[in-house]
Amino acid sequence: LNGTAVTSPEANDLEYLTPVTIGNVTFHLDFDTGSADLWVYSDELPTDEQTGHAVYATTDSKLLPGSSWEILYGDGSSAGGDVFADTVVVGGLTATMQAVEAAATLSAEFERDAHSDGLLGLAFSTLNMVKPQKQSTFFDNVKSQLDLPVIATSLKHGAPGTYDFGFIDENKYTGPLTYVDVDSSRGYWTFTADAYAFGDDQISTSLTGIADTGTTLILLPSDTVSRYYANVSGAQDSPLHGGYVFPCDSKLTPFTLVVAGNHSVTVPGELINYAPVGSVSNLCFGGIQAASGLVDINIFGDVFLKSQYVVFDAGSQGGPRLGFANQ
Ligand SMILES: O=C(CN1CCCCC1)Nc1ccc2c(c1)OCO2
Repeated sequence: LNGTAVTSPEANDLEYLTPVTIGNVTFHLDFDTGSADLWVYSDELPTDEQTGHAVYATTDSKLLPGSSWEILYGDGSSAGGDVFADTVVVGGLTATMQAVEAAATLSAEFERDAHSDGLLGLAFSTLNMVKPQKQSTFFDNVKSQLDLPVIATSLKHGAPGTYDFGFIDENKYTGPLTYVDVDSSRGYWTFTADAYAFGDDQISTSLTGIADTGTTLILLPSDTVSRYYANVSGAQDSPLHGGYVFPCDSKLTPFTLVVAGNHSVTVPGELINYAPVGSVSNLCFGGIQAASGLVDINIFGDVFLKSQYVVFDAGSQGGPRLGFANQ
């Protein structure tokens, strides 16, 4: 059995939410290949933090005795609580004994998010934050039901896309799929590009980072980022806006990763114009920004992933790998 779930962008493609049924309640979760915990807003939160969200009724649920979770994300946001076992359905696929992590505390970033009802982690289960015993991700729990141990993402700019589980949909991409090996030793979908390019200007330096559906932008080393915006007239690193901004009518340089020898994976300039900074200014915020935060890795987030049909292959032909094709 395979499955497909439709995922829909919030405003400015800030995050993509996908319906997930837990018990008999449907939650809209942020599928995150950068983490490995499935957590939901719950009745253990202060009532005001539950308002407007689907809420997990812990009183009707099967507690995992003695288990708890606490997670800190790269952007500094955090959440925590206790753990239940429940039936979780995504795109027609069912995991009967899925660890569902009920949020009892949320950081301000999540309190401000009026749309997401929680997260569904799709990184490797070694990254799961449940103690005393790590729990498996939804993908690991349904993997044996799938034709192939793969998740394929089709995220789009300003339009619904899909998560395919167990199969690769040839109708969703053009040209060949180019595969690159993944180093899953730190629990992420980590890969290395042999080189990269800003437009026609190739830089023969390798770039290692993670394919992360849970991060909005492309986050790179600050010197690389300043080199990119040197090509964009009127661009400036604005402390006021928290990163590089430029006139909204700027023509942005494409960003290309060179992988698997000589295959180019290109993000068109249009996708690197992330969004206007506000309603009165003609400044736009860049889709490539410096990876400040708590993590010291490069992050190929949604701005990167939107240009591609991406196959997160956990080992259909040996080790884990990522496949890229234009969509
Ligand atoms: O933390 C995340 C992704 N995270 C996914 C779950 C919801 C909250 C955001 N991304 C991220 C990771 C490193 C960063 C960063 C953002 O900003 C600076 O460094």
